[in-house]
Amino acid sequence: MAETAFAVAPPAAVLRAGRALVRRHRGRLAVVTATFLLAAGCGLVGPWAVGRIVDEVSGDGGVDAVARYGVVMAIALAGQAAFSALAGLIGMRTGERVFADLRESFMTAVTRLPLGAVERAGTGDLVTRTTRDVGMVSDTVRFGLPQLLQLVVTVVATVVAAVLVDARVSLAMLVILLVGPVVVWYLRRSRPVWERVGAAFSDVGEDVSANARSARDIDLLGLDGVRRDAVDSSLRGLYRARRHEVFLRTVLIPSTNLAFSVPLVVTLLWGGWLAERGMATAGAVAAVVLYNGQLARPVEQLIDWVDELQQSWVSYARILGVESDVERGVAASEDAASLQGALELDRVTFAYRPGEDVLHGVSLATTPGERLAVVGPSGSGKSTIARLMSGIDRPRTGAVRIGGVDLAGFGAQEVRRTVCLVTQEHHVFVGTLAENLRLARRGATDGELEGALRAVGVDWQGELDDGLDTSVGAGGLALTPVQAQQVALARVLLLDPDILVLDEATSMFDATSARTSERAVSAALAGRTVVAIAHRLQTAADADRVAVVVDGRVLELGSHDELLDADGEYARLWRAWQG
Ligand SMILES: Nc1ncnc2c1ncn2[C@@H]1O[C@H](COP(=O)(O)OP(=O)(O)OP(=O)(O)O)[C@@H](O)[C@H]1O
Repeated sequence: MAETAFAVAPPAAVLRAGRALVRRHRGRLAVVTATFLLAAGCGLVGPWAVGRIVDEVSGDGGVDAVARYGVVMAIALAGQAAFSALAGLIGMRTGERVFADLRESFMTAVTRLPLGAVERAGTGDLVTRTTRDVGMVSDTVRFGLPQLLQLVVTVVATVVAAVLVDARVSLAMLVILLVGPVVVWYLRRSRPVWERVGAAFSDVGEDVSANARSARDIDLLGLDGVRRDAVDSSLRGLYRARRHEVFLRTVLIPSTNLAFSVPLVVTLLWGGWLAERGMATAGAVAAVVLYNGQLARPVEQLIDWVDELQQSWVSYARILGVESDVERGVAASEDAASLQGALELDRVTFAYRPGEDVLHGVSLATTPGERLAVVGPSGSGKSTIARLMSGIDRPRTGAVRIGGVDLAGFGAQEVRRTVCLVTQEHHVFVGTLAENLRLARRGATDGELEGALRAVGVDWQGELDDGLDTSVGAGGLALTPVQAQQVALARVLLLDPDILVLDEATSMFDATSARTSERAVSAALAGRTVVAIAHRLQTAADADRVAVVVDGRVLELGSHDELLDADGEYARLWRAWQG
């Protein structure tokens, strides 16, 4: 499993979350349990009545006892059917509610995940957790929870009924406990195996999604063999984990099967021995034997569900692990409203890999409303600075502040309300052009949408058949990369953030339209701070100040003219650019 995969919550955290979930729904769970109890109670009348019939018939009771107890049994059976159906219904509804609660908090967490964490863990891991793990927990909560309640209630009530009929005969039922060590043996070993299975599924998911993402490169570079080997290798990992799982089950299943037939035989022998010595009636033995028979199916199902619970436990731990990544990102969230003012990097260091700093004590402060350009050679750390400024990554040491407040105390969501990062990667969502734009401002009028498009230089909108209502994205009109970048920029104008960080946001534009668009965006965001990672030095010339970054350090800082006068790195870059 990748070192950077999402966390898996420790057992104590899973227990805590599970207990909180049960506490939140305790009222409903109590009603379900009570209804199952009534159903189980009705189900216990049958063996008791058979026992009574045996005793009455073998004693001096008449045959009319059969009819009397027959009626009692019929009423009890009808009661059992009615209560079971009712309990099943309430149980399913409760399961759905518990699952909805769980899914909601998970989906909230997923949308709040720090982007850096998603990038490091890979989308495959996240997709596996969102689909397979959520599905696993869903089945357990929706179907397993009501059934588990029913089974536990049935088993307990059956044992109690048998003991009430004849405690001595019921002693033979203790033989079923022989299955205990096998179940404990299984449970001890199966959780790590389920964890391995979950991680192996994530690895397969990651490899498959990487192949889908990079299909073009794989094809162009003829890497299909290498990538197939990678998928084969992760599938082999999954196969090994599942083989281990199958081995554990081959021990558990025959042992549990044996454990159900043995107590039945032992009860018969033990009960017969007691009856022969007048220490139990034949009716009591018959009732306890029948209770024993009734116990086999629920106990078997219970063991099945315990196994399922084990798998769900692991899946739940993986789901909670994603939530803990969000909590780690958010730390102690402060009031986001206080995020206003100058953006400042203070002696910031950052490493993508431990021990390999790519920023070495960068200090850089903007003033509100300033346009700051960051220039430098490829790989010098400009994009990394943009990611730190927008709170995607956190500095290793040093601080990123807005208006003097450290961003470390805020989640990505809060930071996003103040700082917006636009890169060269844009996504066009399936929907209309208007819907794509309204993602940024829900209530924007058509006039505002058109204004934003005009400001970023869109002149193609009039050619669309349905104007703003034209369907774009997969299955609709395919926007060119330039058009997609323009839509992304228009979205930013509608978002109207206090601080805008542009990292190659106009990389697809030609030099003239890039300059026009950047100026239009700056004009539209007058009074806002704009930090532009500039690959075209023309952008730098238009900025209020320019920071020159080389090898992860700010080498020069000043206005375009000042830096040209200083005749340093910037002047050299500028001359090269002009040339
Ligand atoms: N995800 C990553 N994992 C590991 N190293 C990275 C990652 N992203 C960037 N780096 C490294 O960090 C250093 C700074 O990269 P960065 O992308 O910030 O530079 P840049 O100045 O924006 O480059 P460019 O102009 O080519 O976009 C480079 O050495 C790069 O190889």
